[in-house]
Amino acid sequence: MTLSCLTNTLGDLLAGPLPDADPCVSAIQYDSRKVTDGALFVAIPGEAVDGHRYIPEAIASGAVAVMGELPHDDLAVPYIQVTDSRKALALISATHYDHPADRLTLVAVTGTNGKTTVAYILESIFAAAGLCPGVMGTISTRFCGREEASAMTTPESRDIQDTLARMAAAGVTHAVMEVSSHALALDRVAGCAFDAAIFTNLTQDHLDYHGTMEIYGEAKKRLFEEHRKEGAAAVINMANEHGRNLAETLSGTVFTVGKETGALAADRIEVAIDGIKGEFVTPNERVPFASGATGRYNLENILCAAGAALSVGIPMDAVVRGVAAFKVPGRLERVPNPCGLHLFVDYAHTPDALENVLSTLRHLVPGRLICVFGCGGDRDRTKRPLMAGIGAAYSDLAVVTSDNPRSEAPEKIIEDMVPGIDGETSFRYEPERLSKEFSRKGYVVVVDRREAIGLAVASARPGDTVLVAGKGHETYQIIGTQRLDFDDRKEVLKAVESTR
Ligand SMILES: CC(=O)N[C@H]1[C@@H](OP(=O)(O)OP(=O)(O)OC[C@H]2O[C@@H](n3ccc(=O)[nH]c3=O)[C@H](O)[C@@H]2O)O[C@H](CO)[C@@H](O)[C@@H]1O[C@H](C)C(=O)N[C@@H](C)C(=O)N[C@H](CCC(=O)O)C(=O)O
Ligand SMILES: Nc1ncnc2c1ncn2[C@@H]1O[C@H](COP(=O)(O)OP(=O)(O)OP(=O)(O)O)[C@@H](O)[C@H]1O
Ligand SMILES: N[C@H](CCC[C@H](N)C(=O)O)C(=O)O
Repeated sequence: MTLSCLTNTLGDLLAGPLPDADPCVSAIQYDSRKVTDGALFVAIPGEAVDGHRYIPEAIASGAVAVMGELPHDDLAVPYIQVTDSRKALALISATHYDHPADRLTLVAVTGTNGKTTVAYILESIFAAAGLCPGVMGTISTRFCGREEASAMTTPESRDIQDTLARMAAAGVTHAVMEVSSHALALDRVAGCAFDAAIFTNLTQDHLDYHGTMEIYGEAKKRLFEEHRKEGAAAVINMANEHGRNLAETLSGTVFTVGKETGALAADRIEVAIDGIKGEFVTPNERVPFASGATGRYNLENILCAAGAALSVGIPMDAVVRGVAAFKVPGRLERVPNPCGLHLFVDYAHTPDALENVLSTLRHLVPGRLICVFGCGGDRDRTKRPLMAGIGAAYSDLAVVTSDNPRSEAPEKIIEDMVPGIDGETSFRYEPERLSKEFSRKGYVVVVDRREAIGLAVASARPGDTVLVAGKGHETYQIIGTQRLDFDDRKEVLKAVESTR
C-alpha cells in the first residue's frame, strides 16, 4: 500500500503538508526495534520515553517513512506530522490491514472486573452455535486451535488490527475483545467498530493511571459512545449503579441485562459451590440454564455474555449450551487434594473482586476461611488498605503477602495494606505462633508468597477453605525486574504435599 493511501484516512489529524514522495509501505511499526525494510515508523511520545528519539534508529533499520507529532524537515525519508500519533497509528493500521473488524462479528467487553470471564463465556457460546470464535484478552489470544499468551489485556492498535486480520484470514467468524480503560484512554481501539459492546461494572482500580473514578468511568464510556457499529447494542449490566446510569445516558440500542423488565434477566436462581442454575427470562420466553461457575457476580457475567450473544443473533439454545460448557483458568479454580480441604485460586486483585469472591465462599463453604493475598507493586496504591480490610473482615485468617511487587519493596506494599485492617476485630498473629488450632479471627504477615501459601495450607483443618487470591492464571511473579516462575495452583499443591 502506498503512503498516500494511508494518510488519506487521517483528515483533521494531519498537522502539516504531505510529502511529495509516495513510497510503498510494507508494514507499520510503533517500536523502532521492530522496524524492517519498507516499514512506516510511527513515533509516539510515551510516558516513559519519547518515540521521536528513535527515528534515526528506525530509518537505519529500513523505515521508508516516519509519522510523528513534532515538526521535522531534515529527515532522509518522507515525514508526516500529525496532532495525535496514537490515534493516527490506529487509523492507518486499520487501513493497512483492510479493516478486519468489518469482516468479523466483533464484540467488546469492558468493566473493572469480569472481562476475561465474559470473554470465555462468549467464546463458548459462539462455539456451541457452530461458529468459529476468536478471543483477545488478558490470558491469551486464541483462535482456530492457536493460543498465544498475552502481554496485555488490550494490545496496541497496530497489533489489534494485525491479530484481527489473522483471525479473519483463518476463518474466524465471531471475535470477542477485552477492552481495558487504558486501551480506551490511549486510543488502542480507534479503528475498531463493534457489533456489541458490554459493560460489566466500575469499581476502584487503576487510579494510579486515571487519577479519579470519574475520569476512569469516562474512559470506559468511550467504548459505547465512539466504537459501536450502526445499530450495535450496548449490553449493560443493570445490577450496579454505574450500569444503570450508563444505560440512561446512552443513545442507540441499549440491551439491559439483570433487570426484571429488561431485555434479559434471570429468575429462580440457585447458587451452590459447584455452580449456578436458574432460568433466563426475556420478554418472550423463560429458558432453564446451568453453569459450573459460582457466585452472584458470575451470574452477572453470564447475563452479560448471553445478552451480547442474543443481541448479535445467536439462538437461545446455543447460549444455554455455551453457558453450560465454559471454564476460566484461575477464576475460583479448585485445586483437588486428598486432605479434605477446599482449595481455590482466584484472580481477585481489586477490592470489589476480593469482596465478591470471599463473600461467595463465606456463604457456600462450611469450616473456616483462610485467604492469602497481596497487592501489586507499581499499581493503584489506594486500593491496598481497602483490600487488606476486606480480606481480614471476611476471613477467619488473612495471610497478607506479596503479589507482583515489581519495582517496589514488598515490605513497603504490605505496610500500605496493614492499616486497612481493623485491629479490634482481627488479632495479629506472629507466623511462628500460629497453629492449626488458631481460635481468634486474625491476620498474619508473611512477605514471601510461597511461605505464605505454605502457612495457610498448614493452618487449615479438614473442611476448611483456603483461597489464594490475586494472581489466578499467572505463571510468574515479578520481583524487581525479574520475572520468576510462580504458579499459585502448583504452589498450593506443593504445600499440600509437604503438610501431609
Ligand atoms: C500506561 C500504559 O498503558 N503504557 C503503555 C504506553 O507506554 P508509554 O506511553 O510509557 O510508552 P513508552 O514506553 O514511553 O514508549 C513510547 C514509544 O517509544 C517506543 N520505543 C521505545 C523504546 C525503543 O527503543 N524504541 C521505541 O520505538 C515505544 O514502542 C512506544 O511506542 O504505550 C506503550 C506502547 O504502546 C505500552 O507498551 C505501555 O503499556 C505498558 C507496558 C503497561 O504496563 N500497560 C498496562 C498498565 C496496561 O495497559 N494495562 C491494561 C490492563 C489494565 C487492566 O484492566 O487490568 C492493558 O490493556 O493491558
Ligand atoms: N462481574 C464481576 N464483578 C465483580 N468481581 C468479579 C466479576 N467477575 C469476576 N470477578 C472477580 O474478579 C476477578 C477477575 O475476573 P476477570 O478476570 O473475569 O476480570 P477482568 O476484568 O478480566 O480482570 P483484569 O482486567 O484485571 O484482567 C475474578 O477472579 C473474580 O474474583
Ligand atoms: N492487568 C492488571 C493485572 C493485575 C494482576 C495482579 N496480580 C497484579 O500484579 O497487581 C494490572 O496489570 O494491573
